[in-house]
Amino acid sequence: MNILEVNGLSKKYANHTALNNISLSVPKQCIYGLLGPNGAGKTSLIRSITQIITPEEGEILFNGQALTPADVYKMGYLPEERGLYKKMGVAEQILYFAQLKGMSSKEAKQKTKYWLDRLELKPWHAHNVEDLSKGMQQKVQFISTVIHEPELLILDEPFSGFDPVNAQLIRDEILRLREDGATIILSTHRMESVEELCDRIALINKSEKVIEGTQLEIKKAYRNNQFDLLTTDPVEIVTTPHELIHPTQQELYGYKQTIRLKECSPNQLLEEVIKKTTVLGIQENIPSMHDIFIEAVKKGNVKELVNSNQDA
Ligand SMILES: Nc1ncnc2c1ncn2[C@@H]1O[C@H](COP(=O)(O)OP(=O)(O)OP(=O)(O)O)[C@@H](O)[C@H]1O
Repeated sequence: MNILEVNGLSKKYANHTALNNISLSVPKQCIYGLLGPNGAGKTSLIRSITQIITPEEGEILFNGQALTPADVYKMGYLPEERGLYKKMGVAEQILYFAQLKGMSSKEAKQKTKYWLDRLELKPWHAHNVEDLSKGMQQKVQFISTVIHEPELLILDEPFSGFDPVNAQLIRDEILRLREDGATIILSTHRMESVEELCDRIALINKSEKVIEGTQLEIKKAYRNNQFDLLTTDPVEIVTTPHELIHPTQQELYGYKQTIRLKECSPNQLLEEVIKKTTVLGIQENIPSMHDIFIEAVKKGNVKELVNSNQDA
């Protein structure tokens, strides 16, 4: 079941097309990575989903029904440009946002207490937001986004401003929120977070969706037959058709070279190499999401994905 379906969405600002016929489906309880270079249209898409802007064309379905204003209460949006009232107290501010999202005063107070404790902000509850460090302010904003237990969370660069320890804390909270049933749309330029967290990914480039799939589907499509070969002695590959990507380098335990095999299997490579030396290891170099992003966006190399259910 998809919590969100976007069909043929288009949005223009004056003469600029920010979204061009975008369609995507976000399954319930997944972490869905929304990626794209600056200016690709991600924020415009998020603002359409959260009904801040109205697209000219297309439809958005939430839990299978056309989006209504009331659905905003079931969403939590952490915008990239944070918006806290600096002169307001920490707890007071969280309570305010919670009640704005429809929580009763009693429930909002309980949850505020719970979250302040959970994110180690309890000693700061009576302080004004302006007294807090940037990271602590980010935590307040995060709590304000999740306090009403939204079905759909949209987090734009949720790790920005956090030190590694607090980034880990937020990462764990995101995973826990998914465990508890929430669906998360995560927009970030941090590819390591994408690799670590996202079940599905959509890549938007120049206002269009260019790739959508699971990490496995995307990585399978971008596999390029590259292997690291580790041997006890330097070895020149002669008969196996290949391209040398990184020439032989001495490593701690042997000699490593990176090659791309041309229309042959690693077995063929091994047959040649074991006649010459001892193989210590061979490992496929699966492209990282960072590499795939660069390949698709900079080089325009967009590959057809194969659904992993059909090709396990
Ligand atoms: N209110 C607006 N008026 C005019 N143009 C706009 C407006 N909002 C966005 N745009 C333009 O639409 C395009 C898409 O912008 P958008 O903010 O959706 O991109 P983005 O993918 O979120 O980028 P970033 O990663 O930099 O946040 C950009 O070229 C931007 O300049």
